[in-house]
Amino acid sequence: MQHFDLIIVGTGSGNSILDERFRGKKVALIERNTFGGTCLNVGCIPTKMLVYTADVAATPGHSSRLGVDATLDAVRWSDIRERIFADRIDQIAAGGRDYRISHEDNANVTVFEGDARFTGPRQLAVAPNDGGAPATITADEVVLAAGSRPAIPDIEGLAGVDFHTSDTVMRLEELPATMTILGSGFIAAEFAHVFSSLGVAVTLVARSGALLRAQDADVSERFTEVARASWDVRLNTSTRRVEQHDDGVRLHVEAPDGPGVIESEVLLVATGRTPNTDQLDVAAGGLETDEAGLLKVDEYQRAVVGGTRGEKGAVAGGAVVPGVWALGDICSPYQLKHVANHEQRVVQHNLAEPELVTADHRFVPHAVFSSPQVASVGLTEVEAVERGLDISVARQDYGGVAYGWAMEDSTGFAKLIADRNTGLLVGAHIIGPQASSLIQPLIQAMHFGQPVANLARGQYWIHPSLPELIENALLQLDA
Ligand SMILES: Cc1cc2nc3c(=O)[nH]c(=O)nc-3n(C[C@H](O)[C@H](O)[C@H](O)COP(=O)(O)OP(=O)(O)OC[C@H]3O[C@@H](n4cnc5c(N)ncnc54)[C@H](O)[C@@H]3O)c2cc1C
Ligand SMILES: NC(=O)c1ccc[n+]([C@@H]2O[C@H](COP(=O)([O-])OP(=O)(O)OC[C@H]3O[C@@H](n4cnc5c(N)ncnc54)[C@H](O)[C@@H]3O)[C@@H](O)[C@H]2O)c1
Repeated sequence: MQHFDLIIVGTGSGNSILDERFRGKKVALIERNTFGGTCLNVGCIPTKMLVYTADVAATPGHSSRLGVDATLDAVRWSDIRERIFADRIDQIAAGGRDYRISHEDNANVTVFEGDARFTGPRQLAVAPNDGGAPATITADEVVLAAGSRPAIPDIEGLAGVDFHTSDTVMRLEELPATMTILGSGFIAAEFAHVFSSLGVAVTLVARSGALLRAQDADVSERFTEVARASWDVRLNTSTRRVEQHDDGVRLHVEAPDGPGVIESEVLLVATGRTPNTDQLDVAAGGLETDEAGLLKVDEYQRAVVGGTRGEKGAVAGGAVVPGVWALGDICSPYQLKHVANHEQRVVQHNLAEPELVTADHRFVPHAVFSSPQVASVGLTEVEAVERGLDISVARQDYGGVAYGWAMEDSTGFAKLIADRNTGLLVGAHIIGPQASSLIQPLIQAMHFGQPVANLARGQYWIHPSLPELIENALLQLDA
C-alpha cells in the first residue's frame, strides 16, 4: 500500500491546488475521466464558445428591426465542433495531463488514471482505467474535488433510449433537425439558445409553469415570455414514458390540455446534477453527506460529520474529520465554477499555510448565457420580503436608456433591491444583452459594502453606454 502526503481526487478545480508550495510533498492525483474536469471539457468553456457562436448566428434574425436585412447562409457544425474541441479544448486537456505526468515540476506527483473509492479513513482504492489491478493508497491529507454528474430522472423507458446529456450533446456528429430538451434550468436555457440559433427546431419540456424558476420571479416570467416566442415551450408538462422510434425519441407527456406525444431526433436531458459522493462511497471514509448528497464541509472547507448547513453556506456545528477537505460541486450547493475556484484557493491556502482562512459565500453571483442573458446576485424580491427587510425596489428597462434605444431592445431590464435601513443593495437581477458583464459593479458594491447613494453618484458613468442602465436603476432606489 503506497502512502502519500496528499491525495487529490479530481483534476477540475482540484488540479489547480498544486503550486510550488507543494513541490516538497508526495502527491497522488486521481482522475477517472478527461483531465481538466467539467468546466474545461464539458461545461462552462465549450458551452460559452457555442453560445458566442449562436449569438453570431442569431444576429441576422434580429437585425431587420434596425433596418438591416440580413440572412444566415449556413452553419458548418463540424467546423464549429472541431474549432472548439479538436483545436482548443482537447489540446488544453492533453497539455494539462502531460504536464502533470511528464514535466519535471511534477516529479513529486503520481497521476492515477482510474476510478477512486474509499475503503477506509483517508484510504482509497483506485481501479485503473486500463483494467489493471486496483491500487490501494493512503495519505495524511485527502482533498475531494470530484465534482458532480448529470442527474438522470427516473422516467419509464428513458434508460433504454439513446439520449444525450451536456456531457455528450456538444459533440454530436451532425446537427439534428429537431431536439427535445427535458428541464428548464441553466443547461436547458443555454442549449435551447445554442441549438435553435444554429437551426435546430427546439422543444423545451418544463414540469413547472415557468423557465429558470430559481431566478427572481419577474426575471423568470420575462425569460419565459421571450423563450416562448423563440422555442416550442411546453410548460406544466410531465414526461410519463420515453421510447425509441426509427427517427429518434418519442416522449409521452401529460400536459395541461391532456396527454400528448413529442417526437424529435435528439433528446437532451438537463434535469440537474448529482454530487459524486455516492460513487466515492464517502461513508466508508468516515464522511457524511447532506440530503442532497453534498459532502458536509465547514467554513474552512474541512469535512465534518453532524452539524447543519446554513442557508446555502457551510455546515455549522459539525465535528471535523481530520485531514479531509473538499471543494466545488461535490460539496457546494452552488455548482458554479467561480465558487469551485474560490473554494480551491481556500483549501490550497489551508493546506499550505499555518493560519486557516474561511470561504466567502455571502454574495455569489451567477449568469445564464441564453438569449436573453440573465445575471443575478443576492436576494430575490420574495426572499428579501420573507426576511422581513424594509426594501426599496427599482426596475429600469434597457429601452429607457440611450444604448438600449440603439439596440431597439424591448424586453430587457435591471431590477435592484436595496435595504432602506442600511442603504445597501441586497439583490440585483438583470435580463438582457450583456447582463453577465453589467452586473459586476453591483457584485463589487455588495461585496465591499458600498452604499447605493455613493455607487450611483460617487463616480462617472460613461454616456451613452449600457451601464447607464445600472446608473438609472440605482437613482430610482429610495435607500
Ligand atoms: C454544461 C455546463 C455548463 C456550465 N457552465 C457554467 C458557467 O458558465 N459558469 C459557471 O460558473 N459554471 C458552469 N458550470 C458548472 C461548472 O462546470 C462546475 O461548477 C465546475 O466545473 C465544478 O468544478 P469541480 O472542480 O467541483 O468538479 P469537476 O470539474 O467536475 O471535476 C471533478 C473531476 O473529478 C473526477 N472524478 C469524479 N469522481 C471520481 C472518482 N471516483 N475517481 C476519480 N476521479 C473522479 C471527474 O472525472 C472530474 O474530472 C457548467 C456546468 C455544465 C455541466
Ligand atoms: N451559466 C452557468 O453558470 C451554468 C450553466 C450550466 C450549468 N450550470 C450549473 O450546472 C447545474 C446543473 O444545470 P441544470 O440546468 O441541469 O440544473 P438546474 O438545477 O438549473 O435545472 C434543473 C431543471 O430540471 C428540472 N427537473 C428536475 N427533475 C426533473 C424531472 N424529473 N423531469 C423534468 N424536469 C426536471 C427542474 O425543474 C429544473 O428546471 C446548474 O444548477 C448550475 O449550477 C451553470
